[in-house]
Amino acid sequence: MTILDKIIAQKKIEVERLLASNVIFPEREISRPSLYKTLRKAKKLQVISEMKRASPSKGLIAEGANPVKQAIAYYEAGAACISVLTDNEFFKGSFEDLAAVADVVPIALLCKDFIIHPIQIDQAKSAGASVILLIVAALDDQTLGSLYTYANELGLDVLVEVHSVEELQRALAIDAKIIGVNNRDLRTFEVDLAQTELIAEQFPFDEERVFISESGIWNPEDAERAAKAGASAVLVGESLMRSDSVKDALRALQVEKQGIRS
Ligand SMILES: O=C(O)c1ccccc1NCC(=O)[C@H](O)[C@H](O)COP(=O)(O)O
Repeated sequence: MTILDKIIAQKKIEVERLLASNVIFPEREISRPSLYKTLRKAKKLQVISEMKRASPSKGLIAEGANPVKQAIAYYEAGAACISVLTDNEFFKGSFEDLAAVADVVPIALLCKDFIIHPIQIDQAKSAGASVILLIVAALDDQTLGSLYTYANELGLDVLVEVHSVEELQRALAIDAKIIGVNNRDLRTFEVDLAQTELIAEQFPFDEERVFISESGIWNPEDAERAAKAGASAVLVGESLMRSDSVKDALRALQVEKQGIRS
């Protein structure tokens, strides 16, 4: 059983609990800039910065991190979006973290979780997210399509995550507008920025779609590499969580977009 299988098994239990609790998530008015529009119009590579206490591949990263302080530091440094890991079992995050961040920053806010059921989308929206993540590797085509449609109907942006060309084709089949390549193989934990370059070769850079590179971004050279491949943004967790100066580290990643793909 891979770690992704284990996480999905845990999510099924959480979904059952949520459904059984008959909870009705309160409506929360979202007035945040659209991540999609922000990325389309940006002249420089944008940073989606992540609140990440721990991970299956690295264990503890920043156990005592305060999500509010971290989010304010990201916002003040010019992040385009803040990603909050809400999974508790494997990442030591929570929906309380997401709601706390929602209360203090006005930019796009990504609920970073392993979504397999619409009730998790309701929960994400209720906690203040304006963007949700759908991981192609974790979903069959029908569920992927219906969750994507449901999130759009609620007015949420959707980051559709792929790790292979085959998964890219599945993301394009649902007409996903924001597609992220995770440089980390969620089954083996291997991280390789070449994955972004490989998938960029097959990516339809057009007026409609934005391309994001996720994971394993540590320095401006990595950011340059993502930008050269055509990325509009990088999603960065561990390196920013470990940084002594979030401001300097984040700003150094905001390199010029490059080439005909930008
Ligand atoms: O980070 C992990 O170990 C991990 C393991 C299994 C599933 C997902 C995992 N991470 C989620 C992410 O995609 C990253 O948190 C995100 O892209 C930031 O990555 P990084 O900058 O390398 O911390």
